[in-house]
Formats: sequence, structure tokens, C-alpha cells
Amino acid sequence: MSEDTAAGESDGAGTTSGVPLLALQGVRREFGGRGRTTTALDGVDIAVHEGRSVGIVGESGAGKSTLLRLMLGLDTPTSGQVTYRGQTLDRRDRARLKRFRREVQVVFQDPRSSLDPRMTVAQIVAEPLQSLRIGADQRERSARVDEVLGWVGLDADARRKYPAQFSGGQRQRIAIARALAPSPKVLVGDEPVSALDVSVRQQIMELLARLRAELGLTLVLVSHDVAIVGQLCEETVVLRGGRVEEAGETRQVLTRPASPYTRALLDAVPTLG
Ligand SMILES: Nc1ncnc2c1ncn2[C@@H]1O[C@H](COP(=O)(O)OP(=O)(O)OP(=O)(O)O)[C@@H](O)[C@H]1O
Repeated sequence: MSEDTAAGESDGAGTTSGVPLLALQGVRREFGGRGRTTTALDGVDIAVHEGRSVGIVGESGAGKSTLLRLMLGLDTPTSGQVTYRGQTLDRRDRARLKRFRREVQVVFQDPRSSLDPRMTVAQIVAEPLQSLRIGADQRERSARVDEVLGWVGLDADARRKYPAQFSGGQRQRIAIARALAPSPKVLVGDEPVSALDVSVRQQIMELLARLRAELGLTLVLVSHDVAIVGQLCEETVVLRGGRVEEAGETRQVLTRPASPYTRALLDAVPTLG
């Protein structure tokens, strides 16, 4: 079986089998030392199967940022493993790391800080293509920029403009276009709508849902907001104090939570309570 087909396949019954695309196995991450250790994550197991959407929710300090950094290969666990396509991320394996960098893209919370204000939109969106050496030449990369800008609802005029010339929602569309440019398999959202006005939040969520369906993306969404995860994700993982409190199909977790802690989280959200 090839690597591509080995990654988890849905059996059509809402469950998945096979090797997860992205996984954490017994992950522990400690910070500090000399008796002043903070355990940010403790024995975390999460499996993200290809094509699925998984939301990771937790309150402040639950370990979401730490988890996100580990999933993006920006940090390494104190113990346990982070795997992609069944293999541990290894910074020394250049070819595998390059593939991981291309296939796993992230959209951060605040496009004001994630987009370089001195670069035009065309430069911003083309940047991952250049750094990952995707596309034969400038012309091919430019065509790709036009294509992904179209996907997020920005027209060709946007190319020559700078981030400051756009609204918050449009800036997040630029960030999503940049993430999609290298044809990722996995889109990781780090609170991707939390910094936006409520009026545009829904539009960006619908855009993410549509792109995910059309492109067959695997979505990992990290958020403190249960309502956002409830709308966008098939599976939900509730993180509490660095541990997985509860995990399963979103329908199950959000309507019949096993844990009183999850119930309390839901009760704090008026639309879901
Ligand atoms: N670099 C670090 N050094 C020391 N402690 C850290 C570090 N990063 C995280 N921590 C600690 O690990 C725990 C989890 O932090 P983390 O930032 O992952 O939580 P979070 O769920 O993302 O919270 P928030 O929503 O407030 O960002 C916290 O107790 C935090 O203080």
C-alpha cells in the first residue's frame, strides 16, 4: 500500500481506520526545570484521520498553543511522539520535513500580525511557493496566486495591494489563500475567526467549511470557542489542564457529553447550552 492510501480512510460509518495522517501519542511537554516544572501537556493521544475535521477546545492554559506548536513541528515533546503519515517528525530528515511543511499549513488568529505589512498580497501568497520551491517559474506561481485568491473570493486587483488596504475579514482571506497556495493536505486553524468582528466571523467559517469540502482538506481547528468547533468539526477533543478530558464525534461530545467539565463548558455557550 502506498503512503497516500495508508493514511486513514473513512469506512463511511463516521469512524476511521488505518494510519492517522497526523497523530500525537502519549505526548508530554514540560517547561522549565530545577523544581519549577510546568507540565503543559500530559499523556495526550490525538489521531487526525485524512479528510476529517477535528476541533481541539479548551480554556485558557489548557495547553492548546503548546499542542499546536507540536502539531506543526515547531516544538518537540518531552516524551511521546508526534507522527505524520505514521512516521515521527524528524528535523534531520530534510525530504520528509519538506513534504510535511508543504502538506500542513496554518492560518493564525490575527492576520494583522501574521501578514507582513510591507509585502503585496501577490508576494504574501507566493511566499510559501517560493520558499518550498513549488512551481516551475514565476509565471506558474503567479497563476497559482490568482487561482487561490479566486477561491477565497478576492479578485485580481487585490494582488498589488497591501494588507492595510483590506478589512479584517479580507485579511484573513489573504492568510487562507497563502495557506492553500502549496496545495496542503491539512489546514490547521489557530483560532482563525476569533480576532474578527462577529459580522464577518460567520462568512469566514462558511468559507473554511466550503474550501474543506471542495478541496478534501483535513482540518484541525484549535479554539477556546466550543460553538466554532461545533459548527466546523466532525470530531471534538476537549483539553483540560494538559490532558484530554473527552474526545469523540462532535454530535456526541456536544449533545451528550460524558464529562461534567464538558457540560459546564457547553453551558457557558448560550447557543449550545
Ligand atoms: N514556554 C513556556 N514556558 C513555561 N511555561 C509555559 C510555556 N508555554 C506554555 N507554558 C505553560 O503551559 C500551560 C499551557 O499553556 P498553553 O499556552 O499551551 O495554553 P493555552 O490553552 O494555549 O492557553 P491560552 O488560550 O491562554 O493561550 C500553561 O500553564 C502555560 O503557562
